Amino acid sequence: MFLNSRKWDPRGKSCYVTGGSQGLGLALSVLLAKKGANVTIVARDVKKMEEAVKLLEEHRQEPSQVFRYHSFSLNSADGAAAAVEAERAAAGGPSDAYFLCAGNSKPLYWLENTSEDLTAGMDQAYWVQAWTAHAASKLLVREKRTGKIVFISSTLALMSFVGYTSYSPGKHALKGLAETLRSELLLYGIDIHIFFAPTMLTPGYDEEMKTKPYITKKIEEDDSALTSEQAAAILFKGVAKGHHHISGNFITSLFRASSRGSAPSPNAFADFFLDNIAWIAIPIWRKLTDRSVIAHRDEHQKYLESKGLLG
Ligand SMILES: NC(=O)C1=CN([C@@H]2O[C@H](COP(=O)(O)OP(=O)(O)OC[C@H]3O[C@@H](n4cnc5c(N)ncnc54)[C@H](OP(=O)(O)O)[C@@H]3O)[C@@H](O)[C@H]2O)C=CC1
Ligand SMILES: CCCCCCCCCCCCCCCC(=O)[C@@H](N)CO
Repeated sequence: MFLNSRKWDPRGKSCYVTGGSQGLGLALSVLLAKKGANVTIVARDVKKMEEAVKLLEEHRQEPSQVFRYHSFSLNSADGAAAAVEAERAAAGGPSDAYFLCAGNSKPLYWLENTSEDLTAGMDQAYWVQAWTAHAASKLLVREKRTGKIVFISSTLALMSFVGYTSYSPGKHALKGLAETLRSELLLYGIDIHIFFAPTMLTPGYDEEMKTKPYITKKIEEDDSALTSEQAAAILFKGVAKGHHHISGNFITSLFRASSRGSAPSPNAFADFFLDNIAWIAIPIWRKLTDRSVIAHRDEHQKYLESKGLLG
């Protein structure tokens, strides 16, 4: 609270945005460009990044701003380190802020997941961000620079329900990593933020809807979805204010306020009230949700049969 009394301004700063070619990462890149930052996008598909950089050009504020991209697969230690190094070489030093938006999810029933689905789930929820955080921290410390690392987690790091076995554990793990790093990287003056995103209407969301179990879709109907632009604005505001935990909507704030662990609160007074509301509302929600899951048993049994999962 006292360490961050001044707002962070990205003007003239270098921002590294993983997953910046679409969805939340692209909306955030545009927002940073509009605020006068240099923006580097990192993802795999070059075509999408070329389009993204063209879009950033449309929002250029200063002739000196630099927009570029690097194509790397970030879910391995080597890929993430090579990407951070490619940007260091291009910029002549580390970035000022690393926004880790890359990731996706493939919701399925627990029994439907192959072992590959489950390991890919951890790679695409956790490692795809953790490896960049590791490489970026090492670079910042080596170059004696301070900076920011911003993780993109999910409401599903604070609660979970049927369908998210391959994804929710990795997003929970990011919360643990962020909380540990918030403490440890005080040693180097590196700030850590984590955004708990609610449902966001993005290309990734359209993709996950293809495998999402019916009951999971039903439960999620109560969430208030954000556009990528709305989510990027909320994320940016939280980072600018120096908040460690940033929640995307009211529902997420209820779960955040009631499970904050040793993390600093963005607003301790508001959290007192949110925690009280959560104490009453969450058990009611859970009872109703458990009831719909149980009511879905017969239909689910037929689904398992149709998939040949009953032998
Ligand atoms: N949409 C939602 O409802 C929610 C999303 N989230 C999280 O928010 C973040 C952004 O989500 P969203 O905008 O929907 O995602 P999208 O799927 O729309 O975009 C994902 C971006 O990440 C890149 N990416 C994915 N995997 C890798 C990889 N292994 N290496 C390099 N780049 C990769 C993609 O590009 P390319 O494929 O070309 O590499 C793309 O730029 C994700 O971490 C997601 O888990 C959290 C809560 C809700
Ligand atoms: C009082 C309590 C009321 C609670 C109502 C809860 C309603 C459900 C919340 C669903 C949240 C899921 C958001 C994240 C989705 C996500 O991360 C995926 N789309 C993966 O990309």
